[in-house]
Amino acid sequence: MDTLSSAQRNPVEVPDDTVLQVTNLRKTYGKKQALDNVTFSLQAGTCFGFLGPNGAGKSTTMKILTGIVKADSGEARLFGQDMTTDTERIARYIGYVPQEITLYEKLSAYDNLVFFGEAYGVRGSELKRRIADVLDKTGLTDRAQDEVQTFSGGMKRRINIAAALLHRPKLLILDEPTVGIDPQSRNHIFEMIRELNGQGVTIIYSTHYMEEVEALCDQVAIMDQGAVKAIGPLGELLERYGRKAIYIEAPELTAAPSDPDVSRASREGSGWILETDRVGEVMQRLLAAAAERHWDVKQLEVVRPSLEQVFLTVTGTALRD
Ligand SMILES: Nc1ncnc2c1ncn2[C@@H]1O[C@H](COP(=O)(O)OP(=O)(O)OP(=O)(O)O)[C@@H](O)[C@H]1O
Repeated sequence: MDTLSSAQRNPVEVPDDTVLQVTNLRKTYGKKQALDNVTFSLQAGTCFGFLGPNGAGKSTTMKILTGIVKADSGEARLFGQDMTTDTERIARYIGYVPQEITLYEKLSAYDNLVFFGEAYGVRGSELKRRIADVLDKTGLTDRAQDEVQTFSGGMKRRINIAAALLHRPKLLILDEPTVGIDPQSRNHIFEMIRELNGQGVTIIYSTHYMEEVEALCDQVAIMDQGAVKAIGPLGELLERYGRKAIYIEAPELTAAPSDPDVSRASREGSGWILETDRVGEVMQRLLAAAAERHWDVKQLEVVRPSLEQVFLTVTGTALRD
């Protein structure tokens, strides 16, 4: 008779490739509504950018997902399991990197990793192998025996991320991991995230830096005042909410060139931004006009939609630090 392996006897229940389903999460602190019906779902292997200004509700959402904060109502399911009641069972699938550094300053980086690894039940030679692996990923192997209190903020952050990886989570949640760190650490963190995501780890990456979302994420949620204002693949959001426009600069253009398909013209630098849904046609007419009227065109280009404009469109305000 065939014997069943442990994995066959205790399969992880994965209904489809939905890793996380969050439905109608609400949370108030006193009179402050921190979350108002937050709903989203994540497919396996997504790198999900959680974008919003300070106070938008990103940390509260993440803390609910990790069981640190309890929602007033709503539901979160990881691999189909209720995250609010099965907290301990769920914990082994999640790696959480909070905004605050949670390391022992007087212990070495290595001993910190031993502590966190053992807390997740990893031990012995397996733990040693995994520590060597995460140290290599963070680029801090040669500092392993140094006390954490001698590290820069960026190095501490990298060790903090390493600590969240020792139990090999399937979902990694990072809460603003690059705030106030040096560019070298930021690059290391980006490389780590890309590598983990490439290995199939689903990532939730919270930030208020648009360019980080553009560089790392394939899915984006824009959060403001406790609500998800827009959500979807990055390209789709840019297409749907981003401004389509042409920039033209020529000394002869003291006023914006008129065109029936330009919905709005505005001065930018020494040129003009012409907003239009018909970029191709307007561009052709501008080229023809420039040739006919002998404009000395310094610059003529299509303006790429940016996440900044998407944010402005969906929230009505610019995203500031
Ligand atoms: N423990 C708490 N007690 C009272 N109010 C809180 C608490 N935690 C968060 N809030 C409030 O809830 C709202 C959402 O905060 P949250 O920290 O989730 O936002 P965030 O998007 O993560 O912002 P940040 O980038 O500053 O971390 C804010 O108005 C915040 O002041």
